[in-house]
Amino acid sequence: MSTLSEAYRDHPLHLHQIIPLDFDSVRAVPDSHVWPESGELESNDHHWLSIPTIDLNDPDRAKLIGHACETWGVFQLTNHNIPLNLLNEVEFEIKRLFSLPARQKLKALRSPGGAIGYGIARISPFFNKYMWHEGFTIMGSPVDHAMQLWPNGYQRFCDVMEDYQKKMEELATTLIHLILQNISMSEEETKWLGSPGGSSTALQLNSYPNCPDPHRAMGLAPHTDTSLLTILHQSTISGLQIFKEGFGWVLVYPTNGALVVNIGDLLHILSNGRFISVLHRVIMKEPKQRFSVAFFYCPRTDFHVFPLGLSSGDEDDDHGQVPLYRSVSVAEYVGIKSKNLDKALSLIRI
Ligand SMILES: O=C(O)CCC(=O)C(=O)O
Ligand SMILES: [Fe+2]
Repeated sequence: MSTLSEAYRDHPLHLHQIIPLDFDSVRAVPDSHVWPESGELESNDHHWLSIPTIDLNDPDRAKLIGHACETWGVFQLTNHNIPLNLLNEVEFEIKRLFSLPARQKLKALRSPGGAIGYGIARISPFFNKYMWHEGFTIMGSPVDHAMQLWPNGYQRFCDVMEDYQKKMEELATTLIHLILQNISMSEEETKWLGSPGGSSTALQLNSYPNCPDPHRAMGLAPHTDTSLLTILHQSTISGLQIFKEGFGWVLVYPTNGALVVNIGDLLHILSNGRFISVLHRVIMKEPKQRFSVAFFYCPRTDFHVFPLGLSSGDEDDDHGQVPLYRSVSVAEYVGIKSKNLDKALSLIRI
């Protein structure tokens, strides 16, 4: 079976598309990182709107989640059973990683054809300005890179990240089952779910360093995630915004202990466009370093994604009876997205 890592290998980058700025050494935002339109970033923020919050213990959770996926493409999740001390440990390890000196972090630099390790956001080549961001991508055990970073102190980092990925995968499987209850499907169509080796996942650690001029910088440019769904833990510093059709950018307020769940392109395809693959970005809102950790959950890379639960009959409910997207393997879609970013969905539209 090919892996997500291999799916990225066909799209090598140049070093200037991988090495982040040494943020500690700059006193002003360099021209390469000034976003012309970012003066307006704050003003179109709808403070009175907020995304739904769903309690995983709510007896109506499947319906509530389905509705949130249809109307927002994102929600905050409480009572998710991820221990608070694990979230705190993850945050501690992220801080330990990103506070290393720049030359040390470069020892874990992502390779030009690789997917894992330290570097700038993968979406960077699509924008003519750089982002105020550095990231570290993990798929499975991060031990090889962690040994480069801390020759004598890598074990704790590895244990915490592996434990977190395991718990995230369980939670993601639970959520997908609940979400798919909203689409009528045959057993055959869902049997891949939760089966051993049935998924490919990645953990993305994000750091948005303290910025000398936050209003002129962009944390992470607007994008949708490729995943089926993404589970995000954000620190107490705000900055994440989602785009709500008809309103504009809406801030996702950090809520203590809650996780942010957002739909990605693959679930948008599976649901025949019913669930929103939500456009989101990170702005530099507070004069403090912000951290987040995103867990991306996808089916295995040779799995073919196509609209599910379409009935061939002539029922009254005509929602999505006609497939809007062609079948595409996860590996192929990762490739299309790597080359086309926001045009990727339209390229597989029938
Ligand atoms: O930092 C955040 O809040 C969002 C991160 C994100 O969108 C991503 O890693 O894809
Ligand atoms: Fe994202």
